[in-house]
Amino acid sequence: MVTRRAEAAGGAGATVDEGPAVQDHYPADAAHCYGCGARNPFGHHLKTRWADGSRTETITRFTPGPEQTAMPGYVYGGLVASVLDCSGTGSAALAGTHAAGLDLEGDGSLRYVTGTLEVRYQRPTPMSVELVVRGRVEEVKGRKVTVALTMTAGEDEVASGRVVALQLPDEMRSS
Ligand SMILES: CCCCCCCCCCCCCC(=O)SCCNC(=O)CCNC(=O)[C@H](O)C(C)(C)COP(=O)(O)OP(=O)(O)OC[C@H]1O[C@@H](n2cnc3c(N)ncnc32)[C@H](O)[C@@H]1OP(=O)(O)O
Repeated sequence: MVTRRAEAAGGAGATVDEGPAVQDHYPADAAHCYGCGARNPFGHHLKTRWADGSRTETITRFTPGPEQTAMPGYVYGGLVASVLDCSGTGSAALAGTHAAGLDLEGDGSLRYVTGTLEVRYQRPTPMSVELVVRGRVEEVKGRKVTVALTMTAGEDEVASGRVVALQLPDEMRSS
C-alpha cells in the first residue's frame, strides 16, 4: 500500500507520506507496545513511514485527545515524549531493516527498543491538533540507530529530541 498525503505547498508542511507503515510489519510477538503495537488495544497505534524516497526522513502523525491534557487546551508532556519515543523506534526499524537489505513487506521489520530518549519541550503543545513528527536518521551502526526528531503542531515546532534505539534482544520478545 502506498499512502500519499500532500500537505500545503512550501514551508514545514511540504511532506508526502511514503509507503507502508513499519508498525504494520512488526512481528506479532513484539507488537504489544503502548505507543506503537497493533496488539495493544489501549495504545496510540502510531504509524511511521518514510517521508520521501531518500530513505533518511520519516513521518509519524498523532492527534491527542482530552484525556491527554496537562492543563486545559494543552497536551501532557509525557504524551509528547511517548509519541517522540515510538516515532524514533519506528524510524529506527525502517532504517535498520533497509540497511540490512530486507524488504519490509516481504521480510517484515526488524524491531528496536529505546536505549536513550532526549526531549526538548519548546512550546506548549495545543490539544486536538494533529502532531506531525519528522524523523531524520543520523546513523545506523551495527544494532544501534540514532534518529533526530521534531514535532510540529500546525506551523509551530513544539518539541524536538533524539532517540538512540537498539535492535531488540531476543530475551525481550514474548508470544
Ligand atoms: C520492557 C521492554 C519490553 C520490550 C518488548 C518488545 C517490544 C518492543 C517495543 C519497544 C518500542 C517502544 C520503546 C520502548 O518503550 S522500549 C522500553 C524501554 N527500553 C528498555 O527497556 C531498554 C532497556 N535496556 C536494554 O535492554 C539494554 O540496555 C539495550 C537493549 C538498550 C542495550 O543493551 P545491549 O546489550 O543490546 O547493548 P550493547 O552493550 O551490545 O551496546 C551496543 C551499542 O549500543 C550502545 N548502547 C547500549 N545501551 C545504550 C543506551 N541505553 N543508550 C544509548 N546507546 C546504548 C552501546 O554503547 C553500543 O554502541 P557502540 O559501542 O556499538 O557504538
